[in-house]
Amino acid sequence: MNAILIDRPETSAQSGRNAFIQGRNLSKSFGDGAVVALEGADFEIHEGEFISLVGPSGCGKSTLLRILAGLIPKSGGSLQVRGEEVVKPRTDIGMMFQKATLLEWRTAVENVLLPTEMHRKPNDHDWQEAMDLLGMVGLRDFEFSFPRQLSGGMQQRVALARLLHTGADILLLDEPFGALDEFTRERLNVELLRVVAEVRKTTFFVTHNIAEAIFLADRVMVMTPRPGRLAAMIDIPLARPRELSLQQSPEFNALVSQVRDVLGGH
Ligand SMILES: Nc1ncnc2c1ncn2[C@@H]1O[C@H](COP(=O)(O)OP(=O)(O)OP(=O)(O)O)[C@@H](O)[C@H]1O
Repeated sequence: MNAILIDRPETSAQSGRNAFIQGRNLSKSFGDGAVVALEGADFEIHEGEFISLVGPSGCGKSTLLRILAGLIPKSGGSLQVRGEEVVKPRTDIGMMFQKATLLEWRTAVENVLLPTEMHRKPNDHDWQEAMDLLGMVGLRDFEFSFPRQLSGGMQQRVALARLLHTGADILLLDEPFGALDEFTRERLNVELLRVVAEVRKTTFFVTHNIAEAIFLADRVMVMTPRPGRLAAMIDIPLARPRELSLQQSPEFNALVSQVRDVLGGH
């Protein structure tokens, strides 16, 4: 097995690339230490990487994302983005959840423009960009539809366009397609690959689905059951662009076994 054990994390010096996001002995507990959600996490993420995060329910995946987003404080260790400790929400980090949380009374494009409107009145350029982003996520001709006129998958596409419109270049996706049926989910994964290749953002993608994790990622971060520790960082050396048929290949199945072995070993 060629998983890199996190006990001996790869360093920037070894990889020859600067760490864009770096966790060192990162931990989080809730309720005065009664629940240890994350323990001793060491990792380095490079700019533009797509990282999938897998692990059993309750192992601390969302907790890690919420610390990274600056939504909750860590309990110990260090977490740096671009060399700065994360202590509050950053404008270069955006998050997307299982529910699209669109405003029902606003059209798709008006929902995409919402983050801009928090700061200022959107101008023609903002409108054009929002329209273009909806086109990019496959919603051309639905720009003026209301959420109730869109399927669950289409609503998540709007949420993705809204996230991209914020200009954040670190995307935290917490099971974004988890509530959708398998067919829609597979299609959206292919679309996500295409969009991410186009916008080249650093992405964290939380999922319970091992095949999905591998299909999308440059590396898969595998977490152990509570208290969540990072068990392995597995390289996914599959060429891009990737098609769904890749999932039938022996090399893909070997990677699935590799992730399963790590998960099963804890
Ligand atoms: N605000 C909180 N207060 C107390 N405990 C919490 C809080 N948030 C999370 N936890 C606990 O921390 C642990 C990790 O939770 P987290 O939501 O990060 O797991 P997860 O891996 O994302 O789970 P799932 O896959 O089910 O979404 C769990 O035991 C959870 O109960």
